[in-house]
Amino acid sequence: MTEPKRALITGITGQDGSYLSELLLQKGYEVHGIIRRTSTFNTDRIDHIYVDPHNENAKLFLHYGDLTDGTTLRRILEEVKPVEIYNLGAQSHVRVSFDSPEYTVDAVGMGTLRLLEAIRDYQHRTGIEVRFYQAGSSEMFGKVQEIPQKETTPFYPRSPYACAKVYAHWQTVNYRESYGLFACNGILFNHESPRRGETFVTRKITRAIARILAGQQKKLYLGNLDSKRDWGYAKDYVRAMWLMLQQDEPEDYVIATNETHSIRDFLDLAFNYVNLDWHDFVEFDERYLRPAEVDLLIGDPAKAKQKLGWEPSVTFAQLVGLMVEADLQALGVESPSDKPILDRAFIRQEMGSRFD
Ligand SMILES: C[C@H]1O[C@H](OP(=O)(O)OP(=O)(O)OC[C@H]2O[C@@H](n3cnc4c(=O)[nH]c(N)nc43)[C@H](O)[C@@H]2O)[C@@H](O)[C@@H](O)C1=O
Repeated sequence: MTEPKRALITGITGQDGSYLSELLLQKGYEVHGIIRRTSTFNTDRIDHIYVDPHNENAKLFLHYGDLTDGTTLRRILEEVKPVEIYNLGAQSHVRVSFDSPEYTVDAVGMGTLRLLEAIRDYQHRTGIEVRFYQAGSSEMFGKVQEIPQKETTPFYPRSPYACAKVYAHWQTVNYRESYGLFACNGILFNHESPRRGETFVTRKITRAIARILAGQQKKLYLGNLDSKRDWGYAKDYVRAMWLMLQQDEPEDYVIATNETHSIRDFLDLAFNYVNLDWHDFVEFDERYLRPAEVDLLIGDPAKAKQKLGWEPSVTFAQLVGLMVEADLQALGVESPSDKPILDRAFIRQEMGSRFD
């Protein structure tokens, strides 16, 4: 029997890490993830796929480490001997990056460099070819230079997070060009799901709707409602990450839906889905404003479509419906929705995977 391929994921406990782990396990990989030690459990997104490592069927293994700790990264590489590495770990909240810029840049920018350096030495010493995926972000485009944004659009980052992602992007390109590393940058536009962190705007809205209907919340405080984002479904996006590492040549790709919507559009659709009017609940709070905003993001995924055969499978309306339904179900609230616009069969199918 041939050995399974081994993949290593930083950020495995996050939204994307959990979906990517599921995908790789389905494909027969042995999956290793780096987790940070915290005082409370932080593995709820992967608990359903975790099997005790003493069990001979275990295929998912977790290792304590941190992108700010280069020694441990090296040690984990030696131990795991992965052939694919997905760097998804980050302090990924843009607003928070203004409050904690040094930490954000250390984890996102220097963290990527530490990992690349560890890979370079590991590959040189062992002769094992490693394929590296770097989680780039549409935030790197920042202030609008071109619409829609594509691989060749110049970056104009507008936050400490985005500056660090630009640094990590170019380091990844440099390791590809300097050392021949098989390294790809995925420039992913916003991607959401029921597993999205509760403080990102989409999940904040859908969670608030469920709490309002459950009688646990009266108001929803938000910042700028005018910015526009190209929102896709996270499960589609992790498929693109994997595809990038299966190509003959390492390249960079924009992953997006090529549709953009404002926060107001999201509010309209989400509240309307449960027959509520968001104007009755939403209040402004300046604490959610950013010192510099990214006004408009819309990505052109033509290259990914052509070279990877990748396309998004989920519409904006389906995504909103799925997220509202999942939050309602988490609180045990019966869905009041009667909206034919949303594909109920799709929602049922997706909720079965984790939200049964
Ligand atoms: C691709 C990219 O995607 C994400 O970054 P983001 O676009 O900043 O995501 P978000 O959901 O925090 O904000 C979206 C928009 O919504 C506005 N907004 C209004 N009111 C609130 C509010 O109350 N909270 C939040 N969070 N945003 C608000 C906010 O000002 C912004 O214009 C991360 O995954 C990042 O890691 C990443 O790489």
